Amino acid sequence: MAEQQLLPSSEADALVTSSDPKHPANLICTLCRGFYALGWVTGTGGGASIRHDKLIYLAPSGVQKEQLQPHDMFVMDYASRQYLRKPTALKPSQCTPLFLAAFDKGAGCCIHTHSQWAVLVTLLVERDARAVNQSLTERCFEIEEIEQIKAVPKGRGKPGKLGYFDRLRIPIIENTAHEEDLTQSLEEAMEKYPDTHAVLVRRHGIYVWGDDPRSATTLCESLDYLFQLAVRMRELGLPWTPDDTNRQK
Ligand SMILES: CSCCC(=O)C(=O)COP(=O)(O)O
Ligand SMILES: [Zn+2]
Repeated sequence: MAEQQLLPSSEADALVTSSDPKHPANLICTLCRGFYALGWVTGTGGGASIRHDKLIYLAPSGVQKEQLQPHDMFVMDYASRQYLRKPTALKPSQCTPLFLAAFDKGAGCCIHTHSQWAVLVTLLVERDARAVNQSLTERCFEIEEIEQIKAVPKGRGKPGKLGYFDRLRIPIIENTAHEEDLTQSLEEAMEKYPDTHAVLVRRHGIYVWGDDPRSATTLCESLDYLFQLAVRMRELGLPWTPDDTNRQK
C-alpha cells in the first residue's frame, strides 16, 4: 500500500466547500436527508457516494446520515484509492469497497438503502426458494407487466429503458456479518448479471447505481416503488410474473 496522500487541510477543505447545491459534498447531504425521509437510511445504515471527475466523495461510517454536513465528507483519489481528505475522528463508510465496485463498472453515483420494502422482498424470495428446496443463490427478484418497470435502464452499455413486457430481474446476494465482506459477492453478481444496475442484499437492503446522482436516485425510487407494490401484491395473492406459482390459488 502506498503512503497516504492527504492534502494540506486548506486544500482538502476546498474539495468539500462550494455554494453549488450540485457539488458532490453538498449533494450527498441533500440526498441523504431525502433518503432518511423515505426510511431508506435510518439509524445510520445506508448512504450514498458520488464519483466526480477523478474524485470519490464518501460519507463517514456510523453517523446519522440525515445530519451529514459537507465538511464530514471523505474525498478519495479514484485512480490511486488514496484519501485526499479524512475528517478527524471519523471513519469512511463501511460501504466504500461496494461503492468502488459500482464506480469500477462506470457508475457516477451509488446508493445503499436499508428500505424495508427491499428487505421484505428478499424475505419473500427466500421463502419461495425454501418452499421448493431451491438454492437461495439461484433466485432473483422478478416482476413484469408493471408500468414503473419502464423507468429501469436496459443494461450496461445498452441505451434505453426496459419495456412494459420485459421482465425486471434483480439479483440477491447473501448478507455477511460486516458490510465490506459483501464486496466479492456484489462483484460476482455484477459479472453474472451484467445488465443489472442494482443488487439486493438478503435481510439487509439494496445497492443501486447509475451514471450520475439523478439516474441512480430515479432508479432507486422506481425499484422501491416496485418492491412496495410487490409486497402488497403478494398480500393480495397477485402474481409478480405470469409464471409466478406463489399466487393464491
Ligand atoms: C445499522 S447500520 C449497519 C451497517 C450497515 O449496514 C451500513 O450500511 C452502514 O454503513 P456506514 O456508512 O454507516 O458504514
Ligand atoms: Zn447496510
